[in-house]
Amino acid sequence: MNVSIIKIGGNVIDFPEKLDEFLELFAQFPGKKILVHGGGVMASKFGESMGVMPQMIDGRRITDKDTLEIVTMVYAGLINKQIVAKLQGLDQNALGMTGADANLIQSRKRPVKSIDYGYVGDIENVNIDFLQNLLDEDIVPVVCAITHDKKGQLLNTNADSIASEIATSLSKKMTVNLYFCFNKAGVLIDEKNDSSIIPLINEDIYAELKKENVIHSGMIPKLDNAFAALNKGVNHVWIGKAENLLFAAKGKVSGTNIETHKYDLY
Ligand SMILES: Nc1ncnc2c1ncn2[C@@H]1O[C@H](COP(=O)(O)OP(=O)(O)O)[C@@H](O)[C@H]1O
Ligand SMILES: CC(=O)N[C@@H](CCC(=O)OP(=O)(O)O)C(=O)O
Repeated sequence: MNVSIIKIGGNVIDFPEKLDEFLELFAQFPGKKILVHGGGVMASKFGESMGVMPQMIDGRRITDKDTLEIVTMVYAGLINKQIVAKLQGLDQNALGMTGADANLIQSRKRPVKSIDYGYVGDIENVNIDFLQNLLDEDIVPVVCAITHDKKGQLLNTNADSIASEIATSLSKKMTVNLYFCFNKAGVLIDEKNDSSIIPLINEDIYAELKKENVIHSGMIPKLDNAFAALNKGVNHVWIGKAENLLFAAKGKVSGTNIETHKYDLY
């Protein structure tokens, strides 16, 4: 079996027209598929409106008790259910879930080292049998960025990590392609210039560009997760603009392809 894991980020979700356009492309995407969504932008806005200021370190949110309540309401509630309803409107039999539902994603509260991330979960297990059953039934799983520790505690987990761990876990049983869709054309040399795409990136180039601060903030978890997935058996990983998703599916040049072998950038 082949399956595509498609992740959509908060900068697209936050614009209703862009989200609708993306969901139409997602609906046309061929084959078995799973949608993983973030929603960080909306969570930050909701938090701010309630006097809870967002705090991010390297693209990951410090999650205190109040923040956990906000992200749960925003990711598992509003965004997840809106996406499911829209997909149902596009004849996709979508089923929205957190990691707690059907014990889909079990995680462990991140241990405190130099930084205390609070209620942030690092993924320990994905219920791939359940996902496979859903895929067999032609259901389209829609997974948000909330996981649980199987002791009654919800945890906030970066959506890029969720997509990568689902992809990695399923790759033990099937061929998996992973697509990170966001609001820019790919990994860029100049973040403000969509035509400065790096078409191929490996870990050496990533390390160099991170050191030079060309790659920073939310692109760090995306690339960490992209390399982790490839190194653990995922067939192909792509990062690019949401509107280019179908080009990527057809193998046409667009966005950034992730690879593990070495080559020179210059
Ligand atoms: N080299 C880079 N190329 C593209 N984006 C970058 C780069 N370095 C940092 N970024 C930032 O990373 C962001 C993507 O991360 P994030 O906001 O977490 O994505 P998502 O929309 O998927 O949630 C971009 O919007 C951009 O601001
Ligand atoms: C721990 C952590 O950072 N969780 C993320 C989960 C949402 C997310 O990843 O959203 P985007 O894909 O829109 O960035 C957060 O709360 O921002």
